[in-house]
Amino acid sequence: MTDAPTWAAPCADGPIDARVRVPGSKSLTNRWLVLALLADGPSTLRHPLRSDDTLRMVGALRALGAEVDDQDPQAWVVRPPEGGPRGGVDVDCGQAGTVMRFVPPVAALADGPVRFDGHPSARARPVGPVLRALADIGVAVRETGTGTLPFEVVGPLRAAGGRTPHVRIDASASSQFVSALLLAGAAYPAGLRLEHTGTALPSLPHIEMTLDVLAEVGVHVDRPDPRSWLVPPGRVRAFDVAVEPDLSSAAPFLALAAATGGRVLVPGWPERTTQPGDRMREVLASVGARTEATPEGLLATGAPGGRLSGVDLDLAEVGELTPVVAALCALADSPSRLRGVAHLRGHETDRLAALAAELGRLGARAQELPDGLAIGPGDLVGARVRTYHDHRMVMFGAVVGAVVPGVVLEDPGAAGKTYPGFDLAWERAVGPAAGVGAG
Ligand SMILES: O=C(O)C1=C[C@@H](OP(=O)(O)O)[C@@H](O)[C@H](O)C1
Ligand SMILES: C=C(OP(=O)(O)O)C(=O)O
Repeated sequence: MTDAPTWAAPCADGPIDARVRVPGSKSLTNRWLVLALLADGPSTLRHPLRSDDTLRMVGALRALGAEVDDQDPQAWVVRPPEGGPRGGVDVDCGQAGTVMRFVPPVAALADGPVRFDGHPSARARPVGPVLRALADIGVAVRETGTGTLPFEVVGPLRAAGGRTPHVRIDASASSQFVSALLLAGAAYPAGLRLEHTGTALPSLPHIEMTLDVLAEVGVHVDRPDPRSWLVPPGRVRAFDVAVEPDLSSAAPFLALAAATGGRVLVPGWPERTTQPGDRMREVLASVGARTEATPEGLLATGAPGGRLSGVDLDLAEVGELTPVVAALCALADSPSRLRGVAHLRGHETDRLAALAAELGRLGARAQELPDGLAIGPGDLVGARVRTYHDHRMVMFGAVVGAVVPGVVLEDPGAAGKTYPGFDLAWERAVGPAAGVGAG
């Protein structure tokens, strides 16, 4: 138990009928910010996400010498540093995987050392393959831990006789290792060839997202073979883009429709997207709910009475949806198995252990598997749920609490990593809670 504030998650007294506009995508906002730092002129991000993760990225850009004007919440303007990124600075990654992985390859271009650290929980998250890749191309890396924060990247990277460096990494622990090196590759003197040598590569849509945003700024990545990417050296074009809503932040609201047999409309759902949250449409179909793309947005409709069936799903491509999907599994009337997500042990917390523990506390039958979770129906009871400083554990607890009376979440503010004010948005959708209190 902690003495952090708690939140009594509101319980729905019938089918929900809500319209919920969610904030911008974390993954897109932070990719665009990195590219804005490397771009050949000022860039504009419209409807960016303002959250802990994106403000950490803004902090990193400023430390490296960029000007970021974030006064207008609808349009941030980034002016890249003249003469390239600046060294001799510190970057606080907070808990953001995208900052601790995406910024070091950019820091390799700085004219001096860049020191990285972050939230104590972030010190357990793997970054080693990115650091070793930088070392392989001649950038000095000073590590205190073993492939984890804190560490120091000492640029600048020098051209190695015009040859394109070929780096081999095992990205089975995080797709972000690949995205990180691809995002910076075009700014390297001879580009970069990257090869994934490990077994499974998780979160493939997030790598597609990286290739997509790179193409939009004029960087076209080749695929010499299915395990490799070749980034040609070249300029990163300045841009003016609109950031899509965060579909993984929409996931708990869609789940709310399914769990209460109600309807939730999420406006602004993109027609085409690389965000893994779009796969919630398939997840909802598999538990017995429906979604429909309407001119106004995506409409999710639950089965009568909020009836949910158990599922057997491989979530390797959409790992960040696991906590919300696990909540639906706990509410289902038959057993479920979630597979392909061993790498969640290196997320904001060990999410498999956290979910198994909290599902158990709520009365579900939950068992941690080597690569996922087995979740069986149980007599669910209200309980005080720990959230482990993990935004998606708050979303998990909120979904269960919408159906099971008496769920109280520790530290609802943890949602601010990607969704500041999540608890208030949830209360508006579900109904008033008993309030946020202490203890
Ligand atoms: O590139 C990105 O923006 C992300 C990639 C994924 O990371 P992993 O591949 O480490 O799961 C995802 O889970 C994370 O929330 C965001
Ligand atoms: C794993 C996540 O975040 P990060 O970008 O910090 O890896 C997540 O948002 O679920």
